[in-house]
Amino acid sequence: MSELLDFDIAQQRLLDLAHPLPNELLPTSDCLGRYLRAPLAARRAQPAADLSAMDGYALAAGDAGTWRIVGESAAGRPYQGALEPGEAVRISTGALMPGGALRVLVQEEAIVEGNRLALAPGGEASERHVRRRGFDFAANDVVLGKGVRLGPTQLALAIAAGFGAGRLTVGRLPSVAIIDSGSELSDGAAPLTDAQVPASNGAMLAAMAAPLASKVNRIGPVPDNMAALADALDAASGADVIVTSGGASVGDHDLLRPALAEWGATIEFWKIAMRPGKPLLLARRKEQIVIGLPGNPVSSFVTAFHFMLPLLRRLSGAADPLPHTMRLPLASDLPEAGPRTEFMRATLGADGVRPILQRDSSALRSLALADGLIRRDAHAPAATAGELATVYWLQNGGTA
Ligand SMILES: Nc1nc2c(c(=O)[nH]1)N[C@H]1C(S)=C(S)[C@@H](COP(=O)(O)OP(=O)(O)OC[C@H]3O[C@@H](n4cnc5c(N)ncnc54)[C@H](O)[C@@H]3O)O[C@H]1N2
Ligand code: MOO
Repeated sequence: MSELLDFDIAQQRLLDLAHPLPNELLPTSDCLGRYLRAPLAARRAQPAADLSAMDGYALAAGDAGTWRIVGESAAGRPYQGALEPGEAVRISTGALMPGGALRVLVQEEAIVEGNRLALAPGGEASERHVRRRGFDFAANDVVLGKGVRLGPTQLALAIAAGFGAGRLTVGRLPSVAIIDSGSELSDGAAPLTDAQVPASNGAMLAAMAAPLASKVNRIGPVPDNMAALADALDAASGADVIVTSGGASVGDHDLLRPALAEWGATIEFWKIAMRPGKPLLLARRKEQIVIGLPGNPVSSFVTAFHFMLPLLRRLSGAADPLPHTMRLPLASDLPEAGPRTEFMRATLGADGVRPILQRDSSALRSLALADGLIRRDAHAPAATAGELATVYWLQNGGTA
C-alpha cells in the first residue's frame, strides 16, 4: 500500500499544477456559472434612498395624534416635497420616504377618514418599517469577492450593484474532451452481446463537466489498442482538459499510461489511497492536463467529483475549488474503516445520513440513489448511529 498517494495530498498537487485560464470581459447577462476574477465594488447603494418596507403611511417627525394625508409616494413615483409637522403620505412597499418623514404606520394599524389619519387601538408607527439608504450595501462596497461563482443570486446582486448593462471580468472556461476507453464498450448503436457494456461513463462525466466547460467533446468508445488510443488523444489535442475513463489499472489491456507517454505527456501521479478510485492518474503535456479515471462507474464518479470538478473550477478561476463537507448524524452504524480514505454512498433523511450497504465500485444503481458521500479517513474506528459523520452533499447529482 505504501506506493499509494494520500488522497488530500493528491488533491492539493492537482490544484498546485493547474492555473486559472486567462480572463474575459463579458456582458453580465452572459456570466451565469462563471467565476469573477476581480472583486466587484458596487456602483450604487442599495437602497439608493430610505424606502418604506410596508404598505401604509409615512408620517412627519413629531408626535401628532392625528395626521393630514397630503399625497402619495408610490414605488417609482415618489412624493415631491417634504412633510410638515402633522402631515402624512400614503406610501407603498418599496416607495421613497418623503423628506421630513422618519416612521411608517402600516395600513392595518391605521384609521382613515377622508384625508384624516389616526392610529388604530394598539397601533404604532415605527422606524422598523423603513429601509435605510445603503443598509444592504453602500456604493463602493465590495459585494462579491474574486473567485466567487456567479450563480442566480450572485448575478442578481451584480445587477443590483449597477452592472446589469455592464461587463464583468470572469475566468475563461476550459474546453474538455472525454474519452471512453475499453474494447468491451458499446455506444449502443448496435444490439449488445453479453461481453459488451454500454459506455455510460462518458455521458455521466460530460454531464458533470458541462456547467464548468466552454465545450465538451466526447470521443469513443475507443478499443484497447495503442493505435486507437493515439488517435483518440490526437482528436482530443485541442482541449484544455482531457478526461479518460477505463484502462487506468494494471492489466495487460490497461494501455493508457504507455499511450500517454507516446503522446508526449508526463505522468504526475498514479494510484491514490482512496476507495473507490485507486487507479486515478494525472498527467500533463505543457498546459494540457489529462485525468485518467478508473473505468468502474462508481470509481469514475467519485474521482470525477474529487478531482475533475475541482480541476475545472480551478482553471475557471474559482477561489474555493474543492467540494465542501458538512457534519451530519449517522442514521446507522459504520464498521471500522480500511486502509484507504473511503467515500461511501449514502442517503440523507430526517434521521441523518444513512450509508448504503452496496460498496462495489461497479454498482451504478446505488450511486444513482445516493444523495451524498460519507468520507471515512483511513483506519477510522467503527462509529455508531447518532455520531457525526463527514458528508459531501451531491447537490444536483454532484455537479455543484
Ligand atoms: N490486479 C488488479 N486489478 C485491478 C486493480 C488492481 O489494483 N490490481 N484495481 C481495480 C480497481 S480498484 C479498479 S477501479 C479497476 C479500474 O480499472 P481500469 O481503470 O483499468 O478500468 P477497466 O478495467 O477498463 O474497467 C473497469 C470496469 O469498468 C467498466 N467500464 C470501463 N469504462 C466504462 C465506461 N466508459 N462506461 C461504463 N463502464 C465502463 C468496465 O467494463 C469494467 O467492468 O481495476 C481493478 N482491477
Ligand atoms: O478503486 Mo476501485 O475504484 O476500488 O474499484
